[in-house]
Amino acid sequence: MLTVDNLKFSYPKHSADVDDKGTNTAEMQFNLDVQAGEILSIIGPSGSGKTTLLNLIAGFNSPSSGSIIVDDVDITSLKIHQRPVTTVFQDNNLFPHLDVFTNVAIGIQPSLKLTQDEKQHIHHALENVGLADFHKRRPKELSGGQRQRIALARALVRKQSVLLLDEPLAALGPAMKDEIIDLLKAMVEEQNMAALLISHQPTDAFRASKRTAFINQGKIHQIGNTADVLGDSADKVIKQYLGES
Ligand SMILES: Nc1ncnc2c1ncn2[C@@H]1O[C@H](COP(=O)(O)OP(=O)(O)OP(=O)(O)O)[C@@H](O)[C@H]1O
Repeated sequence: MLTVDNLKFSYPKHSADVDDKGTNTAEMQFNLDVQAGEILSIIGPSGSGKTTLLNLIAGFNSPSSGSIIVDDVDITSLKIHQRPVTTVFQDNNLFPHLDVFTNVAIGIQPSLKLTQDEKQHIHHALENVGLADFHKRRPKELSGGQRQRIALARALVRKQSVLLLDEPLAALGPAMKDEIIDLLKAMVEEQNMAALLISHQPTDAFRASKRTAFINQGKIHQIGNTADVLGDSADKVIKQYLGES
């Protein structure tokens, strides 16, 4: 389970946004929790702080105060590589010169000196994402959806408690998206991970998540049942984002 408790992040304002009082820093503040086995969707306008939230959890950004707790352990001051966290990005970050098997292997053993168990584990992960027969291919010989599935396999073998997904669906068509979301849900449940999924499409949140957090201007504007947050009863701010006001 992941708990983000009163996590604050200060950053320099753009010069155009500096107010009359001359305040030149802005602050974000986040509170949320994600259960093991749950995907919490993160939705919100461009620049609202979605990626910053993920960067704070992964350790790419440092908070000014607050804490990040994973499975009862405070990880707030741990280094990036010490955190029980895996991140999957939109552009999947596969190495173009390495085959699929090696791209996944790097997730568990960057030196690539693999034990027999680890090799089996990688084959199992490739089976799980339906790409067992593709292990010798290079990323350029795969479709966008297949590449994204390889990135998920690499995340899967790392067996970390927290999975951060920064718009991994953005480049996929509707059918492929649904397929990847269903795969993600199965993975997250099987491995009991706490996952955060950034998306710009409310339909993705409805398919992926029982709960959704709407972020606005560096704060959690609303968190709750996806249908309550993004459905007919959504408030004015969210409706405006959804283009319905
Ligand atoms: N380290 C930093 N230094 C300065 N400004 C930062 C830093 N990190 C984030 N910001 C600012 O925080 C704001 C939110 O950025 P962020 O990337 O989190 O938005 P987002 O909601 O993910 O947007 P998008 O949907 O466009 O990806 C932006 O104004 C950005 O410039």
